[in-house]
Amino acid sequence: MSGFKELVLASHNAGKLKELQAMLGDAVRVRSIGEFSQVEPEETGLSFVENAILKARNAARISGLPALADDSGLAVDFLGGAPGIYSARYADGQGDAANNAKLLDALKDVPDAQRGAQFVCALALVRHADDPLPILCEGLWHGSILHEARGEHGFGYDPLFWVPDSECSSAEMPSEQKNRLSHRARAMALLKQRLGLA
Ligand SMILES: O=P(O)(O)OP(=O)(O)OP(=O)(O)OC[C@H]1O[C@@H](n2cnc3c(O)ncnc32)[C@H](O)[C@@H]1O
Ligand SMILES: [Mg+2]
Repeated sequence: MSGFKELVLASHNAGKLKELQAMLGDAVRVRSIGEFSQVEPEETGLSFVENAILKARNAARISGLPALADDSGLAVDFLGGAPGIYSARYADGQGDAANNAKLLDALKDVPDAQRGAQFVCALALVRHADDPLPILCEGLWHGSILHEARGEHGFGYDPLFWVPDSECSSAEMPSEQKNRLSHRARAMALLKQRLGLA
């Protein structure tokens, strides 16, 4: 990426890492935060952007490299935007399957017209741990929540996320398609533009 020979990706989520790496391509040599630490920082922010900055600073501090972090989640209209920034912790840290089961239960009797939702992604890039001007880009992906899981690709809430334009769930898409359309893809496209790579 322009000006960066090497970059650390500040995520401990294997699904995210795979997508971010595919989107970055050969633009920059990418290292994973797992090479430096297994300890995940506490996500104390009240917004996606705050948490992305916090994770990027932490990774830059630990690695001594420029760092790119992704804070993302699912905002469900009927639930007033929940689970939102708490998406990973929705079922108290019991993982993706428990998160999905809890979401289906919360929307049990909710009709299709009220099942709108969006995936949200905030990317933060810091040049060093104390960077006073992080580069921030966001992306949204609109869809709705299915009544049962569909598809095996992706991760997290993908099996429950219906993409109307594609007429399939985001877990039914091949990764190349998700990586063109998703909230993360949109945020990454903005980041590349911002860095003069698009
Ligand atoms: O913080 P890091 O280490 O990056 O990993 P994480 O999994 O904890 O990531 P977040 O804190 O940003 O929480 C994101 C949550 O939203 C879900 N999520 C985000 N993007 C998604 C996507 O593209 N498909 C499905 N679920 C997604 C994901 O499964 C998590 O539960
Ligand atoms: Mg997290």
